[in-house]
Order: sequence, then structure tokens, then C-alpha cells
Amino acid sequence: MTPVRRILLVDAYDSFSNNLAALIRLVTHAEVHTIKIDAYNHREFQGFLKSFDAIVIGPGPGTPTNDEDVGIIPRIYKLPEEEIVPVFGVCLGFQSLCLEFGATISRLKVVKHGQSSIIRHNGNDLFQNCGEVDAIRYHSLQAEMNEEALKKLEVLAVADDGPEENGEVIMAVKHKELPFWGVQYHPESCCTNLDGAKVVANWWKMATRWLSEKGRTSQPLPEGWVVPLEKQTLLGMPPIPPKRELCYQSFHAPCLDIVELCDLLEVRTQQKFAMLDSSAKHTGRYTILGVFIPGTTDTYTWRVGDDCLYSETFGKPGRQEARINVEPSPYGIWSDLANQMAAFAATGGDDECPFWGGFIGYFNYEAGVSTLGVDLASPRGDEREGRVQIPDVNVSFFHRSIVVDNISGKVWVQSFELRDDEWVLEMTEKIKLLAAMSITPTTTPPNEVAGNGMVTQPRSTVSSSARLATTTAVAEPLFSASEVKVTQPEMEKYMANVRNCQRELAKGESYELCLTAQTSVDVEVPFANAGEEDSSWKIYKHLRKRNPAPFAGYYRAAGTTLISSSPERFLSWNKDGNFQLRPIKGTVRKAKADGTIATRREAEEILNTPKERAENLMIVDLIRHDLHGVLDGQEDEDGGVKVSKLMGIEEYETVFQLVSVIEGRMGDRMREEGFTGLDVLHRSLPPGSMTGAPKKRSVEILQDIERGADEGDNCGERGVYSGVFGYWSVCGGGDWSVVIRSMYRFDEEFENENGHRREEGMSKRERWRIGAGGAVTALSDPEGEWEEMLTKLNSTLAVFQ
Ligand SMILES: C=C(O[C@@H]1C=C(C(=O)O)C=C[C@H]1O)C(=O)O
Ligand SMILES: NC(=O)CC[C@H](N)C(=O)O
Repeated sequence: MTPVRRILLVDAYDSFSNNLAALIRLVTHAEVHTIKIDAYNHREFQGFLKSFDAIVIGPGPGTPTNDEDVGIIPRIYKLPEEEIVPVFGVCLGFQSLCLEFGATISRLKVVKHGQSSIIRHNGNDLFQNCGEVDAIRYHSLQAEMNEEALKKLEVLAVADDGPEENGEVIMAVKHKELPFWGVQYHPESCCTNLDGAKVVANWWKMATRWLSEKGRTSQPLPEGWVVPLEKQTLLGMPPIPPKRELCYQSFHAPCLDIVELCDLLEVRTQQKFAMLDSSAKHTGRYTILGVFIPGTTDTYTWRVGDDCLYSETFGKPGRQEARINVEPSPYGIWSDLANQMAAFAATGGDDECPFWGGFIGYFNYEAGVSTLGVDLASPRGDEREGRVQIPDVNVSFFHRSIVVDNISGKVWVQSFELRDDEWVLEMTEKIKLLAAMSITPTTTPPNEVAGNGMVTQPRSTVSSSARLATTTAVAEPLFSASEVKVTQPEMEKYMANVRNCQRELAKGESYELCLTAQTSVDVEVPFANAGEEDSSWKIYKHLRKRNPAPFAGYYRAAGTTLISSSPERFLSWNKDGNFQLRPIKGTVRKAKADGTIATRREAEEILNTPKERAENLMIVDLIRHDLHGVLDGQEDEDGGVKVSKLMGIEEYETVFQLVSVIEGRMGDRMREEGFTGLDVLHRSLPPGSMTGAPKKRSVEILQDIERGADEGDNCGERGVYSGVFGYWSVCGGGDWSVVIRSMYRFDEEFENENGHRREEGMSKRERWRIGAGGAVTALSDPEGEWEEMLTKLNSTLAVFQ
């Protein structure tokens, strides 16, 4: 029997390296172990190299001429003869190989990010049995040969970009004597064709031949070879069998109006409220409400830098330290959240219902950035005087909940609070009565659900008060112009930032950057006395009509109010371990300059261009990488990561979007070990569609660029915008959207402005923050990006106008 081979993948902090690892694992059946370029010094590195049969050097940001970008990589080519192993370099890895043996590294005239090329090869060596290679490229730099380099290296393939662009660009080389190969393009991209991916199999054939000719075998892994952190669960204790039994009632109430249901729960006057709302029913389907119980429901908050999670209980003053960890965990508060969930796992609910209670809330952008080991734009601890301190994590844990299926009209009232049948029954009766009191037009057609799960006939049930609300909402603006002050990004600065991003792209520092900017809206609102409707609810109702969205929602807790009308699912999973991500990248505004509305066909034309498709592809590859990172290497499952929809066009209220769907699976064994959806969420933040690729370097660049433009009080922080908002249910499932087309407020921001004399008739100021942006690539046009940002901004800003 041939021994198990081991391949070491050296990762230069790229966002595609896990895809490469997955491809290599698939093709070679070898074990693939990934280390970062700077994780070990060269002595340590040389020490454990004996345990590996080959090395793959991955792609990455930056340039091989910069020591920091390549770390340990150059050492690999300088190993003493008896320690040499076969090498396969991809992109940055390929460039480092070329540089080492004398080639020069120069910038491309026209950079290629997420674009495909036909690769010209002679059918030999790496390209044996390869037909036409259609390959995806992600590079700004190229390797150029000279006499010295050609003594050592042989060129195996080129791409001809034509005289207008880069001319011939080298796409593959091999070393003439040593077992070193490299390719400039990305065999692991989901849009590189099979012939392009075959180079990995060909390399492995040649590598293993070389190993047997030399009689090389690897030694066992060194003692104490660490399991990478990402292969450890967040859960800081053994999984516990479910203890809680869910008590629920379910019934059909197709006439139920969501706004009225919220009114029944006294949304107008509550300081705390949690609703995830599918106000547009494609993709999103359910409306989920967490019900706060005085004295019981805890809201957990954390700011980056805090050394523990805090909790406050609804109806009780103050907050406490909440340490749920049994043992200190390297994951800090993320383990606390996983442990809290483990302690409350429930059984007995309806399998049809996605949420049985559990967490609802948000993880903001900075919480996500902190998981990457990137320092924040404005360091915590030296806060500017008076700056608002919005929690970076803000989630509430619900024992009681109400779920509405907006397609079938089914409603669930649920609780896993002990002996709570009475509440469940009472609430059920109240909701049934509410639904019965709603007016259903006699012409209401029955609900029809098409095979694809889309509603063919909307549930056109309009209650009397909702109808009234619609009329008033459309007839009158929510605020008069004098009550609203909008501070928007400046066009010149935004466009300059697009160019700043493009400068980084040209240098090879990033392949795509999702640039964003902050807008703030100050409004004068009447001070809401006890029992009066809070302005946030008025705004939410308005937005719900103006910009219906599958991932809308309204969340008020820990002094923060978030109103969302997001079209984008970040990550969902069900209790059987099936995961889905739905990145959006590529946006066309429906309203055209001439006042007409763009048709779907026109949108298709624009979205089917190389620019838009490249933008989307880069994020698809990045998301695949994130998912592979957690789900790969399962012994009984391969993670099953696949792209189930590539660049479909979806229509929303104000825009058309290009959407892809990526799926994966967490097998039984992983789940038995204690892995949950939170492990995947934690390892995938912040959402790749809001950063660009490669994620870590892009986040660093964006922090610098956005801070430079930010003269407001955000100091370059994105806050809740660009984070995720959703739920994690005690039944095991979860669903999180990307916080875009949204706004948030820190409730107490101007609390002291008018002193404490809050009286009837007085007004108070509140500030809503809205972020908006878009992906910048080398193909972007600054003015187009500015327009795109404004379009997205206006989908929410419009409620104030
Ligand atoms: C940045 C935003 O949206 C993101 C950027 C998109 C794009 O570049 O096309 C599309 C959806 C989002 O992932 C935003 O809405 O503010
Ligand atoms: N994908 C990569 O490895 C890119 C390598 C290098 N940063 C370039 O842009 O050319």
C-alpha cells in the first residue's frame, strides 16, 4: 500500500488558498496542511519539512519582491539538495519562483482580475493531455524572462493579451533541473475549465515520479504538530443533549398583517424589539419575532477589546459580565455564545418552522474585522470624547418567539420557557383574533406557490389600518424638510477614493475592493412620551413599503436601533448541516437617466459584461474559500462545497442585482464534535462581498482609505453597516443577512442635549447612519461608482425625503 502523502500549502494570506487546498486534496488524495507564510521561522520550517512530500505555494496580495508579502517562501527554493521537495506555485507562488531564478517582476499595463484567457501551451509537461485551457486570472504583476532566467526556467504556456494590452504574458514555467513548477493563472477558480485544472494532476504525477526516483519518503508528522485553530470548535465544552422541550401552537392565518402583529406586541413603545422580516418574499420567506420576557430575556453585547461579554436583562437596570465559558477559550466571546446555545438546545418543535427561539441580533463590521487579526481603524480604548459606543456584538436570546410563513400563511407561537403553555395559548388566541379582524378583499386569490418556492400571487390581504397607513405614507413625507439634515459623502472625495482603490489594485495589493462611505441623517423628532410611537418604528414601516426586501428587519436592543431592508443573504444553515451563501455583486439601477425604467433585458446586457461578471466571480471564489476553510477535511464528508447558481439576475425595488449561490455541508461527525453554524459564521466574517479579495489585505486597505475620507464621527468605522443581522435557532439552523440598504441609530446619542427636561411638546435630535458603497475593480469608472453608491444610498435615504 502506498503511504499517505502529505502536502504543505504555504498561504500568503490569500482568499482563494482553501479552494486550492480542496482541489489538491481532490486530485492527489494527499493530506493537505496549510500554514501561513509567517507562522514559522526558517529553522522551525526546515525542521518539520521532512514530514511533507511536496509544497504548494499559494496566491496572495503584494509582490514577491517584498519580503513581508512572501515570508518564508524564498527559503523553499534555497533548501539543501537532500531536503528539496517538489513545488507547485500559483500566481504569487509562481511569481516568487520566477523571481528566484532571475526573472523580473513588473506591473501589467492592463491588470486581470477575475477575467478569463485562453492559455496557449504545447500539450507537454504540466499541460499533458490538456485541450483548450480557459483560465481565470487574478494578477496585476507578471514575470518577465531574460537570458539568465531562461537558463534555469522553461516557459510552458502564455496568454496573448494583444498589443493593446499586455502582449504575451507568461502563464506557466518549470525549472529545468529541480522539481519546481508554477502557473500564473488560477486552476482552483470555479470558472477555470477542467483542462485548466488538470495541471494539478499532471504536476502531482511528475512530483510523485520524482519522489520515487529519489527514493524520498516523508517522516511522520512531528510530535505536537498543531491542529490548526480553524479545526477546533468554538464550543468550549462537550456537546450536551437537548434539555429543553418546545411548547408551541401553529395555525393558518393568511390574513395576518405583520405590522399589526408588531403592534399587538407593542412595538410602538418598546425600548426593545426584534423582528426579522421577509417583506419581499423571494429568497426570504419567514417573518421571525423574538418576544422579550421581563426579567428573563438577556441581551449580550461586546465591543472589540472588551475582555468579556456583557449581558443585560430586559426590565432590569444595569449590565453584568457574562462569562459562559467553562475554560478560557482562544475564541473569547464567540465561545461564550456557542456555549450559551449548547446549554439551551431544544427539541419538540415543528420541523417546518426554521426558528424555535435562540439568538436574534447583529455582529457588526468591526466585530468581523477583529476575527481577522486586523487592528481597527480607530483603536478602542482611546475613544474620542463623547463618541457613541455602539455595541459591536448585540444579540438577544429568546425563549419565546412568533414565526410567520409569508407564503403559506402558517403561524407558530412558541416557547421553551418552563411551564409557559398559558402564554402560548393566550398569544395564539390574540393573533387569531387579530387575523380575523383584518379585512380580506373578497377578490383575494388563494396563495399559489410555484415549484421554485416563489409566490405567483401575492397575499394581497390588506388590513384596514394598514391600508390607511399606506395611503398616508405615500401622500405625506415622514418628516418635513426643516426637520432633516443629511450629511452625505462628497462626490470628489468619493471618486478620489475609487482611484485610490484602483492604485492599490494596480500594485497587486488587492483584486477587488468594496469601497463604502457613510451618510448621517439628523432628524428632529417629537420626544416620545410613554405610550407614544417611537420614530424608528414609523421609519421602518415606511421603508418596508418603499423598499420591500427579503432580509428586512427591525431590531432595538442595548440602546441601538437597526432598521434594514437588505436584499442579500450572507449565510444560512439548517439543522441538518446544509449551508448556503448568496453573495450579490453587480448592480444596475432601475431608474434610467432619461426618466424611464430599465427592463430586465437591458439589465442583463449590462450585468453580462466582463466587468460585472469579474466582480461577482471574485466574491464567489472568495466565499468558496471561506466555506472550504471550515468544511473541508471532514473524514466522512468532503464539505460538498459547490456553486449552485452562478450569476443569476434578481430584481429588487430599485435595482437589478447579479447573485450567486454557494453551498456546503457539515457532516454528522463534525456536528458530533460540537461544530455548529456559528463556527462557519465566525470564520467567514466580515462578509466577503463587503470587503473584496483577498479579504485581510483588502480590509486593511479599505480602513485606511475610508478613514481618510471620513470627517464625521465614525473615524473610518463602518459600524453595524457591513455586518450581519439574523438569527441562530435552538433547533440548530441560522440565517444572517448582510447589513446593507439599512440604517441604525444609537438611541441615547443626544440624550443630554436638551438637559433632562423631557416634556411634552419638546423635540429631540436623533442621528441615523447609513452606509453605502460598491465594489471597485480595475475596470471601474469613478463616476459610475459614485452613481452606484448614490443609488444604493437612496434606497433607504428616500424615507427621509
Ligand atoms: C456596498 C453595498 O452593497 C454591496 C455591493 C454590491 C455591488 O458592488 O454590486 C452589491 C451588493 C452588496 O454586496 C451597499 O449596498 O452599500
Ligand atoms: N493572485 C495572486 O497571487 C496575485 C499575485 C500578485 N499580488 C499580483 O497581483 O500579481
